[in-house]
This record gives sequence, structure tokens and C-alpha cells, in this order.
Amino acid sequence: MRFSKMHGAGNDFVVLDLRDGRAPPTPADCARIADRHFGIGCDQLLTIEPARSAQAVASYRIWNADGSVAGQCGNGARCVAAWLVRAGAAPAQGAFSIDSPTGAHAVQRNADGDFVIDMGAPRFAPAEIPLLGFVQAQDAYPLELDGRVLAIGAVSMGNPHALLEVDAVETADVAGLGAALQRHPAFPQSANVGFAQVLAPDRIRLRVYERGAGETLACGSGACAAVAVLDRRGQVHAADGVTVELPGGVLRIQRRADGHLWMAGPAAFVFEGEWS
Ligand SMILES: N[C@H](CCC[C@H](N)C(=O)O)C(=O)O
Repeated sequence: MRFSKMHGAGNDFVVLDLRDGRAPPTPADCARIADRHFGIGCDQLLTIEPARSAQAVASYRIWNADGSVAGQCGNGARCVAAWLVRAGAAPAQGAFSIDSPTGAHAVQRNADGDFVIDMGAPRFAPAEIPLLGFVQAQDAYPLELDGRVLAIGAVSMGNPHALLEVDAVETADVAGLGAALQRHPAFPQSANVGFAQVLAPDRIRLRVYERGAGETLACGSGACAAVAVLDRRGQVHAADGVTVELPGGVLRIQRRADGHLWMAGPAAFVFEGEWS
């Protein structure tokens, strides 16, 4: 089966074209493809499939490296958009729409050639994250972890996110705290755990310990989640745009008048291949 290897700010993907209706790989196949020694290697596998909504040019689905299914992938959405343009299935400069597992997303192109994706409105209601043990949305939730009570932000971008503020991302215990929070009973569907350092109202640094993949070099929905939580706390001004510096690259997130977060960033092709 032919595949494309791509990345968005270092978050890397194997992309499969299933628009002919072929069945998607099983979770076990996804994990094998994602394996960086016995397979091709990627953080997530993306399948491109026929559109599910009338206005979209195609739809996509997302599997993490461990074979688990995800509801959203921001870096993956930009790579899907770039893939569709190169395949001639979407306009190179105009706007179009793609269907993610959790809804349709408008796609635009900015002057730098980056893809700009409408990632939708953040969902803060605990029931939508999901987050157990709380009813009302809060700026931070007191969660006990290893005998300490941490103030955790939580939000859904179509997938669950937790957020910890840190003084310096370099020294954050990303793997330790990330894995522990993913196992916390408050997150019944686990979570992508972001570690954010606020530099200014328009600039943050972020590392993300992703559900089903571990720490990645970038997480698009995680960048949106961090900006959403910090914006709600008044620590960044998302309406003016926030630059999110991740280990693999830079994303720009802006809240528009309708409350949706639009994410701009790169999408790169690395190579094409044949999966036997
Ligand atoms: N690990 C995520 C899916 C990939 C998200 C990330 N790669 C992005 O760019 O948003 C989850 O299980 O919800």
C-alpha cells in the first residue's frame, strides 16, 4: 500500500489514501506501521477518505502510534490539507473544507503558504472534555497527584487536553507528570498533557505529552488547548493571536469573533513509499 510520510512542525505522520473505500488498517496494523524500528515510524497515522459532509473535499481519521483512535489532530489536519492540494483534490490557494472525526473544518492559506485551519470552539464543560468529579467549567481543577494537589487546566478541542503551567518548559517533568495525569481517574479517556510557559500575552512555549504517542515535537490541538485555557484565565490575548513555540516548530493560534480558534502552521512532505 502506498503511503506519504509528512510532518507538521515535527509531529510526524504516515498518510494513507483510502478515498477508494478500502478498509482502514486495524489498530494492530497502525501500531506496527508507527513503530520506528519494525515499521515506517510516526506519531500518528492519518487516513484520507471520502467526505462525510456536503461541503468538504474529503474526510480524515486519526490513529495514535499505540493504535488508539483520536477525535482531532491539528498538525495532521494541515498535512491532510497539503496532501489534498498536491493530489489536485483541493484548490492550492482558495478556501476549502475537510471533515475530521469531530466535525468539518474550514481551511485557508496565508501569505507564508502555511495552512490555516478552523479548529472550532474550545469546549470547557467537564462533561465534554471529559473530566470526572466536576460539573462547572473552571479555569483550573485541583487534582491530587502523588500526594500533591496540582492546578490543572482542562479543555476539549475534539480530543481531551490537560494543561499545567510551568516556569520553564526545559525542566518540566513531561514524561513523569504527563503519564501520571493520563492515568488519573479524572480523565476517563486519558488526555494530551500540555506544559506551558507564558512568556507574554502573545507568546508561550509549550511541550505536550500526547495520548497514545508520548511527547511529540508539536501538538496542534494541544497548542489550541493551551491558548484556550490561558486565554480564559486572561494570561494571553487569543483574539490578538498567540505564537506557540514548540520543540519542533512554531504555530500561531487566533480566536476569531465566532469564538473559534484558527491555527496556522507548516505542513511538509518527507517521502513517499510502499508499505508491504
Ligand atoms: N494524541 C492525540 C491525537 C493527535 C493530536 C496531535 N498530534 C495534534 O496535532 O493535535 C489524541 O489522542 O487525542
